[in-house]
Parts: sequence; C-alpha cells; structure tokens
Amino acid sequence: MTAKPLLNDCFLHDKDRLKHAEALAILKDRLAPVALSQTIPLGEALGRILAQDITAPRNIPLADNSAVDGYAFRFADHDEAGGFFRLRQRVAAGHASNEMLAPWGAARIFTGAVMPPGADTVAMQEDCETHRQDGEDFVIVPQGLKKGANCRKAGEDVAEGTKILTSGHRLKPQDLAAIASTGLAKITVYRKLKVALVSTGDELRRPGDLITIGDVYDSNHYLLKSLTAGLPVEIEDLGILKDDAGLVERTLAEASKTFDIILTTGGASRGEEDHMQTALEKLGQRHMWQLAIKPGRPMMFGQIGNCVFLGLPGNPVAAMVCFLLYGRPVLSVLGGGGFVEPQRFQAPADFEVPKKKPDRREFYRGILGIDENGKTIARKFDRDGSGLITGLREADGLIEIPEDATSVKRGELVTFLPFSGMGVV
Ligand SMILES: Nc1nc2c(c(=O)[nH]1)N[C@H]1C(S)=C(S)[C@@H](COP(=O)(O)OP(=O)(O)OC[C@H]3O[C@@H](n4cnc5c(N)ncnc54)[C@H](O)[C@@H]3O)O[C@H]1N2
Ligand code: MOO
Repeated sequence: MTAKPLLNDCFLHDKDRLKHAEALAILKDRLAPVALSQTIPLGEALGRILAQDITAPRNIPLADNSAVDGYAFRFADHDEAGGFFRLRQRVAAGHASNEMLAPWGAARIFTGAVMPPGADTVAMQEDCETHRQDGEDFVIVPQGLKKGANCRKAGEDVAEGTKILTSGHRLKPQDLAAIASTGLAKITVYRKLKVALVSTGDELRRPGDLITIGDVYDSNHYLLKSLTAGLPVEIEDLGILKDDAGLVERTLAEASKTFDIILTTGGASRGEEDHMQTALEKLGQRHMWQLAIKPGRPMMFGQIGNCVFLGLPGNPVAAMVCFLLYGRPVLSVLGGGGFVEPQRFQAPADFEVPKKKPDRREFYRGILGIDENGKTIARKFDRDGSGLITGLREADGLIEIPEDATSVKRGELVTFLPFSGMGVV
C-alpha cells in the first residue's frame, strides 16, 4: 500500500510557494476595470474614482485680489507720495471696481476683493495709519513693502487650461474643493463595485448570538466591512456559510452572476472542511493560492465567469494583512482606480528577531515609537499568532521583512507600512 500524499501544507517548502512580488504581478496582469461610469453631483463624489479628467476652464482665482484687509495702491507712487495716499475707493469681496486708481490714490480693500485697476500692492491695515484732513481721508503706508505684496495673482492656484485631476484618481476631500473651484457641479465617476462579503465556518456566530464551547464570533465580517467602508463599493452581506461543500458551491455560483467580486474569509486552507478552493476550481479558475508570506499563506485569487473571487484566510490577522496587501489594490483596479501600493518608509528596529525562516516575506504588527533622541523607531507586537486581534488593534502598521532576511537585529532599518497609507482610518 502506498502512503497517501500529505495534504498538510506545512510540508510544502516556502521556496515552492508563490512569492509576494509574483502574486502582485499576477494581480496586475489579470485585472482590468469592470465598473462603468455614471455622472453624479459633486457633493456625493467623496471616495469615488474619477472617470474623466478635470481641467480648469478659467484662471483660479479669476482675477488679481487682495490677500489681506488693508489698502491697495500703485507701488510706483509710494516714494513720490511719501507714503501719503488719498483714499479714493472702497472695494469689498464680491464687488469689483472698474475705476482706475487715481495717481497717489489708494483703495480701502478687504481680503478676497479684486484689485482695482492700476493697483498692484496692498498694505495691511495694522501697518497703516489713517488721517482726515480738510474733509478728505488719507492713509499713510509705511516703507518696506515689496511690489506685489499681499496681492494674489489671477491663476496663481491653477492657470486656465491646466489639468488638475486625471481619470482613475480616487477623490479626497481636498480634490472636491479643487473641482468646486473650477465650477463643475456634476462629474463622471466609475460606478460602485458590487461586493459580496462572505464568512465561512461552522464555528462562526454573529455578535448578539449565544455561543458555546467551540464557537467563535465573526470578527472578520466587521473587519472587512470597515476596511472597505471608504472605498467605492456596495457591500452585500451574504452572511455566514456553513462548511458544506454543496452549499459553498451553490452560494458562490449564484453570487458570481450578480456581483463584481466575492470576498470571502476562512475555508481557504487545505483542511477537509476548507471548501473554497475546491469550489473555485469547480466553478471557475484559480489564479493563485498558497503564498510564501506570513501571515496569509492560504490567500486565494481567481474568477468565476466574470466575477473576481478573493479568498482571504480565516485568521483575522491574515485576513487583514491579505486584504490590505492584495484586496485593496484588487478593488481599486476593478473600480477603475489603478493598482494602489502601500506607502512605505524605513525606521530602525526597536526589536530583535534572532531567527527568521528564509524564502518567505513576513509582516509583523508594527508600533511606532520615539527614541531618546526624538527619532522614529519601529517596535514589533511581541506575539505572532495570526488569531490575535489585539496585535492588529495595537499596531500602527505592518513591518515588512523580505524573503532573504534570516534575522532582524536591533537598530537595523526595517520597512514600515503605515495603516494610514493603506486606507485604514
Ligand atoms: N495543515 C494546514 N493547516 C493550516 C494551514 C496550512 O497551510 N496547512 N494554514 C494555516 C494558516 S497560515 C491559516 S491563516 C489558517 C487559515 O485557514 P482558513 O482560511 O482555511 O481558515 P479557517 O480554517 O476557516 O479558520 C482559521 C481560524 O480563523 C478563525 N476564523 C475563521 N473565520 C473567522 C471569522 N469570520 N471571524 C473570526 N475568526 C475566524 C477560525 O475559527 C480559525 O480559528 O489555516 C492554518 N492551518
Ligand atoms: O499565515 Mo496564517 O495566514 O498565519 O495564520
């Protein structure tokens, strides 16, 4: 009798698993936007992905205007007038003056008001003295101002014809401000992706339900729903799937007809109760599974018809790490936004890892600190278990240790991926 091949993946060497960079390359290669575009009011566009370029149709600001409350004058007059100007006009914001400034004349002006013709410089009111003589008002402007001081030039924010945003850009609050400043009330964006969210496992219960020994509350649903909250997606909760091959297959087949993407957690590994990969192989194509990373080894990506399938591991730490590294860019590409990479910076390690397995990339939960010299340092959450939500909660981001490293020494520079740079707020 020949021995059955071992299913336990611990016997597969990391050398034989797909590397992180290879996994990213597969995702980049196989994915394209699926979302069509729609026109919506600007006020509803936060977080949406632009499906048009935005070009300024006119100068912003439209005209030269004052940056302060004060007095506008012609710079060339200052020395001749000895800083002594006749007050000739009053210009408030929203009430432009067409009247040419008389020689040695000044205009009372307020912040944002258009410079009267002929004026090129503004003195702040706090620096000036006013004076009334023979029924006429004068202002005394001190020396030392440069020509053009306190005057904001037309187009200095954006010149007419400048492209300020490009199709594929995800809109931040300040982008909406910039689009509003061009006068556009409606814009074209990609429609939201339809995402099915599925938790799997006989042991799972929803918060509020009673539990008994062996049960686990479904944290991943809340984790993923929140991680996708700011993204342009419509999440539908398909609930908890029992570990039943037929049920898993039927649910995925049905969901693939209406959703752009099915996002699952759990059942991704090789146990007999892990049905995701068999269902995926039966219904569609698996493009990757089993990565040389920790946590997140059983991460799975494929498609069922035109529906993308992303199978995240069940352990909450692995689910979050895999979502941030792979799920977020996948959603971005499908939604028209291009492949988003995490922000990275280097910081000295305030920890030691005497021995790390080679051939796999590891992602520790990282906590930022400040050393005695005021420099940023990276600390590692001291326990590695993939079920420890505490580590995710305490962390500011992930520390990325490359495949070829076999240890981490204190003081060595390590790569830090802040959660804030991966959309976690
Ligand atoms: N023989 C092997 N065993 C395991 C392997 C392996 O390669 N060979 N991989 C391990 C790794 S690494 C991970 S990660 C886990 C992931 O496996 P699954 O995706 O199949 O996840 P489950 O077995 O369903 O669950 C794992 C763990 O996570 C808990 N869980 C699941 N879903 C949730 C949820 N929604 N909320 C909270 N917690 C959840 C579940 O109860 C289990 O404790 O497999 C290792 N085993
Ligand atoms: O790598 Mo699994 O993803 O650690 O627990």
